[in-house]
Amino acid sequence: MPLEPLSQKEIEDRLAELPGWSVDGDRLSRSYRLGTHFAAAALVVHIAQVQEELDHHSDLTLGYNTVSLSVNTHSVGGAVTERDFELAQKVEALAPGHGAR
Ligand SMILES: C[C@H](O)[C@H](O)[C@H]1CNC2=NC(N)=NC(=O)C2=N1
Repeated sequence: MPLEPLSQKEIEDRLAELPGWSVDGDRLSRSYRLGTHFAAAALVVHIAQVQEELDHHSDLTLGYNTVSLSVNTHSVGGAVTERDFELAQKVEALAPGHGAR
């Protein structure tokens, strides 16, 4: 199936399964808080590894003890697609192991 922008209803259904994530305009986003700056940096590296594996890349921002991601799909003109939610689910699965909340 070719990649297509998700409808508003599809986005709402997927967001209901992903507490902490939101869609603002045409981007899927979430921020995490960690215990230390170094823990936050380690989470960034882990997310970067997953993004390389998926060949799908968020804008990923490291703060003092925060990590923020914002993603959409460039190849459909910058809309939210299934690929963005796939990345979000993978990040959700690994973040607790870093103590992220
Ligand atoms: C050639 C390569 O597969 C593409 O450029 C990938 C890489 N990472 C990407 N990341 C995101 N967020 N959207 C894309 O459409 C995208 N496309």
